[in-house]
This record gives sequence, structure tokens and C-alpha cells, in this order.
Amino acid sequence: MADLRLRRSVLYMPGSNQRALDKAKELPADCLILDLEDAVAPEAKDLAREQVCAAVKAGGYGDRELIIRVNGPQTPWGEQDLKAAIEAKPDAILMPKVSSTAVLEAIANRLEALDAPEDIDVWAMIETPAAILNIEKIAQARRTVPGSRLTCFVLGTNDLAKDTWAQLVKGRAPMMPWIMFALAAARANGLTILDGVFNDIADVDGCREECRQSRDLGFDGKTIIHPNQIEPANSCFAPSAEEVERAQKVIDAFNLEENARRGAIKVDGRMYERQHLGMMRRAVAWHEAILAKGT
Ligand SMILES: CC(C)(COP(=O)(O)OP(=O)(O)OC[C@H]1O[C@@H](n2cnc3c(N)ncnc32)[C@H](O)[C@@H]1OP(=O)(O)O)[C@@H](O)C(=O)NCCC(=O)NCCSC(=O)C[C@H](O)C(=O)O
Ligand SMILES: [Mg+2]
Repeated sequence: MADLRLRRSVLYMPGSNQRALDKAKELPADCLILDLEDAVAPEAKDLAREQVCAAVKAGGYGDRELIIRVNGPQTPWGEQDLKAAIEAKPDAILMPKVSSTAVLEAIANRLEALDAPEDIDVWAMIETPAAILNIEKIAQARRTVPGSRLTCFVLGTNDLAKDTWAQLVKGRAPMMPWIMFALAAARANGLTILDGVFNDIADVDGCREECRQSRDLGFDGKTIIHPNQIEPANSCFAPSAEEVERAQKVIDAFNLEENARRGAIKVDGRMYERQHLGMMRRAVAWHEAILAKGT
């Protein structure tokens, strides 16, 4: 069974905003990204690093994954961010603007040199045209780059729009080829993949629609920017009661003695092959994980 950690709603917050860092403790987002990069103004970078690392060290966020997004290695803050993040021991460090495997090689070397604990993963923002062109190689880094620790792609659709001039329109047609390439590369290499953000905080229905699309496309979850986007993401990425019931029926049917040697069966008028069992088991397992979490 694939990784079953819940990542339906992954909330960004600016590291310079102490109120948001505190508020997140009581919000039901599945994971939290404490940002040192684009949500933080240059003059607030030092304060943000201090606050974020203190928050991760102090905890109080339950058993949710905490991810620190650092500034890139080519910026004036990158090296200090990386050192401080390693010391704070988040679940993962999110690298912005990963455009090639060279960035992951450089990070792998720095993590080794800084003696980073082995259980800190690396997540990569996919948000440049070059990243899309190099997506297969980047996704293979877990195997091809020693010590890369890569486990997750996060789409950065704002930066992609900026660099390509593609418009962020309803339905996201201009971005669909890039989105689908990133998804295929992630799945082919066993990575988690999270969708980009929906900027119109006031439009909760629009957010819900995009979360639904995101789940249909095959993402593990959606990155979000405001508390009012948590419920749409959590509910759209949860299997519905009907899906769970159908999944359990198919699992039970394949378990029947009479179906033991059959590759394909009919349940409620629909054909299911043994290959569908993986999806069905995942739906039931996700449902159980959500029940256990309680939101
Ligand atoms: C956009 C915001 C600045 C709006 O904040 P605010 O004006 O405070 O909104 P509200 O008054 O509606 O907030 C209501 C309460 O919720 C708290 N809040 C708001 N946002 C967050 C949050 N992200 N995390 C935790 N808590 C939050 C407020 O403090 C209010 O609480 P209370 O005091 O009790 O009333 C703000 O939402 C914000 O900063 N959002 C995150 C922006 C961000 O992180 N952006 C970077 C990532 S997006 C990106 O660029 C991805 C990628 O790189 C790409 O290229 O696409
Ligand atoms: Mg970005």
C-alpha cells in the first residue's frame, strides 16, 4: 500500500506572521508549510527564520507533518535557512524553484555536510518552465541522486504563471499539460504530489471546484493559503460514503471463494478487475485514516 499519510490540505503561512503560526495549532489542515520564502519580505527574513524554527522546536501542532520552506541556495538567506531548519528538525524541507537535479545534488551535499537527521525529507517546488522540461529527471532523483531524500513535489502555479505568462484561469486549461506531466513523473517514481494554491481567498466555492478537479486529476492534496480553504480541500480529497461502500463491496466480492480464480468480476452492474483492488483498498484505508483523525 502507498504512503497513507493524510495530505489533503497543506496550509502555507508566512514565517513572519506569528499570529498565523499560533493560529495554525488549532486549524484542521493535514500538514503545515512554514514559509521563509516568497510570503516573507526581504527585511523580515531573519525574524521569520527565528519564529519558524522556534515554532517547530516548541511543537504543539499534534502529529501533523511540519514542513519548512527555505529560500533557495542562490539567495542571501538560503544557507542560513537550511542550517536553522535542520536544527529545528521539521518533517521535511521544501526547496523552492527546483529546476534541475543539480539543485537536489547541491542540497544533498549540504544535508550530508551539516549532518542532517536522516528522517528529514526533501520536498521540491515544481514552479519553473525549466522544471517542467526536466521533470522526469527531477522525479528520478530519489534513485539517481545519492542522499537526495526527495519524497514530494509541490506545484507552484503562481511562479509558473509568472514565468510562462500563462493565465490562471478557471479550469486551468493553459497549465494542464504541465500539471499532467508533473503528475505522471511523480507517480512513475513513487512521489507524493500536491497541487498549487487557489489565490481567490474570498471565493470558497471556486476553491472547492478546483479542489475537486485536483482530486480528479490524481493529486494527493492541495496546498492552500487561508483557513477557509481547509474544509473544501479536506472534503474534496476524502472518498465519499458511496465510494467507500463500493470499494468495500468490491474487496469483499474478490474475497469470495467463487471469485478466487477470476481476474474480472461484476459488482452492481460494473466490471472490476483485480488491478482495481489497489484503488479500492486505498479508498478504504484513506477513509479509516480520516475517521481516526476526526476531521
Ligand atoms: C492572504 C493573507 C495575508 C490574508 O490574511 P488575513 O488578512 O489575516 O486574513 P483573514 O483576516 O481573513 O484571516 C482570518 C484568520 O485566519 C488567520 N489566517 C489567515 N491566513 C492564515 C494562514 N495562512 N495560516 C494560519 N492562519 C491564517 C488570520 O490570522 C486570522 O486569524 P485571527 O487573528 O484569529 O482572526 C493570509 O491568509 C496569508 O498570509 N496566507 C498565506 C500566504 C502565503 O503563505 N503565501 C505563500 C505561498 S503561496 C505560493 O506562492 C505557492 C508557490 O510558491 C507558487 O509559486 O504558486
Ligand atoms: Mg513560488
